[in-house]
Amino acid sequence: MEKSKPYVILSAATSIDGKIATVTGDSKLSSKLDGIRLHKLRSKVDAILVGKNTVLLDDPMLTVRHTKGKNPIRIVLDSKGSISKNSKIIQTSKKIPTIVVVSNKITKSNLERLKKFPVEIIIAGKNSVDIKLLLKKLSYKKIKSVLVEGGGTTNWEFIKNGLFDELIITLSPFLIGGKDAVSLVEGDGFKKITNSPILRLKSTMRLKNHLVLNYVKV
Ligand SMILES: NC(=O)C1=CN([C@@H]2O[C@H](COP(=O)(O)OP(=O)(O)OC[C@H]3O[C@@H](n4cnc5c(N)ncnc54)[C@H](O)[C@@H]3O)[C@@H](O)[C@H]2O)C=CC1
Ligand SMILES: Nc1nc(O)c(N)c(N[C@@H]2O[C@H](COP(=O)(O)O)[C@@H](O)[C@H]2O)n1
Repeated sequence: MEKSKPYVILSAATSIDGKIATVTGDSKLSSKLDGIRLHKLRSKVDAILVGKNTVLLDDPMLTVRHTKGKNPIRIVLDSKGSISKNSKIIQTSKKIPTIVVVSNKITKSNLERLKKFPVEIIIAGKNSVDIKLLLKKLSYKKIKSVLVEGGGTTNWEFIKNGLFDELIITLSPFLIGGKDAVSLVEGDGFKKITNSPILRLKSTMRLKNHLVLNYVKV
């Protein structure tokens, strides 16, 4: 029987004070060694998923480059379908399978614009992307594992409904501060600690001054 959702790993590099980017959007927190570890992980999953702001601010490739291995399918949450044609993801989507996930809120003109790009479009949700429904749709497509690479708003959407299985954080030796700098988890947050998912520390790995923490959801 098909599982109702793929195995979901949340992954990010944070500063010691829990930020994933500065207030100006600088997010280069990982080290070269950590990059190699991350790319090995990327090569083992079926898909990598990010939110629209991460595409806008980082213009990422989301490919496997620092090790040998296959590129996963790239998935972008983009309710209104506003991803730029000039983004690296769209520019390389002929060669690397890419899915843009929109909601029913998308305008006809934005949908028509998206259809011209070599991407698959999935519609899931009324106003913003319904993560539970999306995971179900990805399961139907035989996507068995998804690496969620942020940002903070996207992380919250997975965390608030317990829709993840594992969390891998690279604690980087920086202190960023700033109330408007992006945190690992954005959104409304939980009102009580008891509402938080409970995590078990599965392993730790020191990479010079970076510390990779691997938690599983209990
Ligand atoms: N250090 C790290 O490991 C990483 C850092 N970043 C940083 O995070 C920042 C971006 O984070 P955020 O602003 O929080 O945005 P985000 O990257 O999580 O994107 C959020 C946007 O995605 C779209 N979206 C549609 N449906 C959604 C849904 N159901 N859930 C969530 N998003 C949905 C919406 O337009 C929403 O505003 C950037 O500065 C980036 O550099 C991003 C990834 C990893
Ligand atoms: N693990 C990790 N460490 C960092 O320091 C990061 N900034 C990120 N960010 C994620 O990786 C994306 C960049 O991917 P490419 O190198 O362009 O393939 C970035 O957009 C975030 O999703 N992750």
